[in-house]
Amino acid sequence: MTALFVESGIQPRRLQIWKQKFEQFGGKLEAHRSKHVTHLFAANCKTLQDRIGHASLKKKVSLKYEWIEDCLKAGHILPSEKYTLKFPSDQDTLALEEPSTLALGSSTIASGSSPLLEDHASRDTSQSVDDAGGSSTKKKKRREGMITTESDPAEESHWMEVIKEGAHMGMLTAPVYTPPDLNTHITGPLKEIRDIYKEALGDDRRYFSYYKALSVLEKVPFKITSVDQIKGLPTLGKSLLDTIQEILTTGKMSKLEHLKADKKVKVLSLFGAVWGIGPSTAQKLYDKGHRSLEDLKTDTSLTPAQRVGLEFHEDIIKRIPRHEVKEMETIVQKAAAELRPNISVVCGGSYRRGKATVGDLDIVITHPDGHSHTGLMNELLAKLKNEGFLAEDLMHGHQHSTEGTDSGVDTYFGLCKYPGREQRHRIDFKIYPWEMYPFGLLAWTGNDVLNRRLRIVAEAKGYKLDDHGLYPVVRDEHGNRVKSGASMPCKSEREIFDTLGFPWLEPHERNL
Ligand SMILES: Nc1ccn([C@H]2C[C@H](O)[C@@H](COP(=O)(O)OP(=O)(O)OP(=O)(O)O)O2)c(=O)n1
Ligand SMILES: [Mn+2]
Repeated sequence: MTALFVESGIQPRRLQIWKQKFEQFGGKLEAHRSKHVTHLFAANCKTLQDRIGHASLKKKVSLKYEWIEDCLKAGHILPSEKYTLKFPSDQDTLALEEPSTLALGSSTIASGSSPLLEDHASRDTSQSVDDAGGSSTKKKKRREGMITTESDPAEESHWMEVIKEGAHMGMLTAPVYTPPDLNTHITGPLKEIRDIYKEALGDDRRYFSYYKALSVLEKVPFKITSVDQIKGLPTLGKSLLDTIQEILTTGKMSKLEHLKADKKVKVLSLFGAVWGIGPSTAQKLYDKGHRSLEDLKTDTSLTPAQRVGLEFHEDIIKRIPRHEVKEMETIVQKAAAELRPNISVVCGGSYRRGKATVGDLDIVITHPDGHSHTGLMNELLAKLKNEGFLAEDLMHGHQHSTEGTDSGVDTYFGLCKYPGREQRHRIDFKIYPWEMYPFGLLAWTGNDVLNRRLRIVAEAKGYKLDDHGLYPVVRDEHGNRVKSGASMPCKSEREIFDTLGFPWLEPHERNL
């Protein structure tokens, strides 16, 4: 997107922020009208028309600044139709007078335009201020009712280019375009089949091809009604386009229907959903003749953790309301603080991202003094078991010790109980040394899509990112990328984003 910002009627400081964010997000700014400019931003129709002239507006997309503001709030790029500035020739004259709600009072505007773009003298400042004063909700309502949300072919092809580019660049222009999924009629069945290949059948090749196709399809910003609209997009091969054609014409996906009707697939999906049972174990159990979860309970080959996963399967697949998670976080915080004053205990995962219900508790722990975290795990587990909060163990170990040495990160997976209830919930503890903590917190807050995107960005910049750190990478004698030396020192999540040159996202903006 190459944009020209019409500055009249906008507070300079605000404008400065939008400009900065716009460029950070991969947009280009032009100071003057030119053929490169694809988008115009303005407070309202009047300021836009005064600055640009009606004739030059034709081929450009004209948007209200609110679009930028709302994108920043949402944490990703939103469809822009709702923010289009329309002119009397496009619709009735009523809308012309409607000012942007972002236009500000006269005192702030008097300070003039940005020093960076001196050409943009605000000669119509007073006019737009008057407009702002006359804002009317009624008008706004009527206006919104008139805006068409139908997709326009030019807009479609524009976004095709954007999506192609994003895929081509390994999505470096993050955050990429992620509008609400308008194509659930297509992505729904594709997700189902993707999950069957992953969890039940363990077919990584097929899983991955659906996974990649979905990441593209979810970004298509218009409702797909014909495969012609999406031909040529990356990762969509012939057979996938045929499948989409079938969904569009019949409303069904026969391949999925067959898989779902297949008794064996049903059983494998059922087994694969149990904690600790992956596709290969599911297959083994099936081959032994097991067909139900009841059957599995009699099997002596299950590990103790799988047995626990099975016993409490119904409990742990239930989602947990946010307020209960908060209370349970407090229980852990109190226990940990009694063992180590000043300890930091944070519930990460979907809870930290602000979700109303969460699948499990992902507790991330550290101590700011740099050493008091050591030896804490066993003491904390004992205390919480004693209090009746922790119930069963699933796994305890130094899971992330990749170099064969003790990395200093201690991990525990288990089940816990909300006070006064027998129902079990999944809980994880990860205790990090202070210097690794920002990386651990970032990784366990997620979501997984963001983690993947950050890793891709890190890779492109010659690093390897994981929950331990951000490591410079070199090639070994076989040409493999290996970590070299110490992690880049980052004292906060924000410093990690900065080091990667990735626009900062608050936790609630990380639901990508
Ligand atoms: N394959 C995975 C699994 C997890 N994670 C990271 C991102 C997740 O957000 C975080 C926690 O994992 P969860 O499976 O607990 O996922 P969420 O907490 O996001 O969701 P839920 O509400 O289902 O627990 O760990 C990841 O990057 N890749
Ligand atoms: Mn979680």
